[in-house]
Amino acid sequence: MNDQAVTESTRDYANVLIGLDGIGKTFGRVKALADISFDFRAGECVGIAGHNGAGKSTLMAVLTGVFAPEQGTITVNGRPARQYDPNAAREAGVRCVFQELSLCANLSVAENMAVVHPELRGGNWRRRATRLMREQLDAIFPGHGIKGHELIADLTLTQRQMVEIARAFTMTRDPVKLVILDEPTSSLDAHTAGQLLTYIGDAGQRGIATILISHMLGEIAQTAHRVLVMRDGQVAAVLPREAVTQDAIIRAMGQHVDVEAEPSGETRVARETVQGDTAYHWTFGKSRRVQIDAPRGEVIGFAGLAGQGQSEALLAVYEAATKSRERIAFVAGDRARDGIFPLWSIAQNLDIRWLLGKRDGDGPMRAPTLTKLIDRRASGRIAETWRERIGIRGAPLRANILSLSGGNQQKVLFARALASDAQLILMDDPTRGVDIGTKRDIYQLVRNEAARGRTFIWYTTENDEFAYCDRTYVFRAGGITRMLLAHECNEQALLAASFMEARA
Ligand SMILES: Nc1ncnc2c1ncn2[C@@H]1O[C@H](COP(=O)(O)OP(=O)(O)OP(=O)(O)O)[C@@H](O)[C@H]1O
Repeated sequence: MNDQAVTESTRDYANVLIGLDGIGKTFGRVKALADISFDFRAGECVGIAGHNGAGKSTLMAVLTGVFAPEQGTITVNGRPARQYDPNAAREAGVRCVFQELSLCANLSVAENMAVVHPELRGGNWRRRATRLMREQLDAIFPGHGIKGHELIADLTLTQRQMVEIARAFTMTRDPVKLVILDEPTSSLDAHTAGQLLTYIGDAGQRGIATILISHMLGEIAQTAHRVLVMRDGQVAAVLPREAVTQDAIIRAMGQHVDVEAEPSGETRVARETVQGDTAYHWTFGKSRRVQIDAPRGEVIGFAGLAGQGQSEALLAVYEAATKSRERIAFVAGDRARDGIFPLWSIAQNLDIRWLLGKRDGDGPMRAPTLTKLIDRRASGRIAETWRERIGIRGAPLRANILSLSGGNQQKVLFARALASDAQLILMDDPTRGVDIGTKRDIYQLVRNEAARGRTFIWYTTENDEFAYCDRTYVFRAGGITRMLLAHECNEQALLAASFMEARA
């Protein structure tokens, strides 16, 4: 299909809330956006897809008035905006759920509501804020389990994502006309993500437009009325509803991914029993309910609905393995809080493990000395090798880590673990925000490294990823309901085990 023809045929100026015409934005020498024209219409869900660094978040920062574009015009309800800043965006009814969540960790859920909704002042504001938040959470995520007085810092990443989404949709005196959702399901399990997608449809019926940015292309194909595909800061295609398939999106993104190329568990030899000295065994939790066997050289999945004890189990494995002096690396799930060093460069973020000193073969860790704290040349070589290998793009290695797009930051964390000498690698949703092409490369890397004897423990909220695991433990309420071997691990079995009672 001719992409340009698709773009023209779908141009319709009725009900246009926000119009973009020829928008351009640069960061130094990086052209983040070039000549972007697009109309966002009332009640419509627009999916936005594109490789990591394609310019999606930058475009959203323009729509929310955070970045002023250097070229182009923005129209609101058909009229060119003279000064389109965050206030103008708020008055136009634009709300945003950011990829790096924007909640204040040291405030409660209700207090975070009051921060963005100025009318929540005066007597009883706390009670009103709590009520509004709970009503909105009930509407989007029935059974969410959030009370409203909790500190954000005490919530799981999934719960924080739910609060941020509910806050953006909450009706106050400020209008809600266009809600931008930047990777809103990256920490939600399939069940909770489904609740959100249903709600997006309902909101559309009430005239609320949404923008769904996601690397989970199935979600976009299922939900969006039109899909804007971006490539290198430009519009690569605008696909109307009838042309939206995962394949069409991937083709427009310019990525070469065989969507059917998922491995079949049946091709791997399933090992029912685990041999003593070749395996890790861990037992922990209340009444020692969590028992995990991880043969060396295997990829072990942690599955189940989000927040059922998987992250806690990863931490317990980390503690146990550290005590027994295993060489271990951890890819943190909450990138902004636990993963990156925001004041450091990309290279420093990647080679931080060198600060811990190096091992001689299997011997003890050599303590770093003041004079030889870091072997700069060697660490530079490693950073360069991994930048190439995993495709970290967008800025030179010496640039600050925050100048990378979210997905590229995630690749740095992954490279940090793989570049280390760790034999046991724990991963808390490591492909959050990573584009589909890079994901496939990462899956291949994990399988290759496992074949070389490394063991991976992999918690993910994406059920597709268990196809790459040798055995998968399904969690429910802090315990394990089932262990599925590769050939038994399919969507149906995962779903059934996710809702089973955990073994006492
Ligand atoms: N604050 C910044 N300083 C310098 N460069 C930046 C900054 N923010 C973004 N960029 C660059 O602009 C380009 C577009 O980044 P953007 O975050 O918009 O991509 P994205 O499509 O949202 O990617 P992802 O899918 O990884 O989130 C990238 O090359 C990125 O490195």
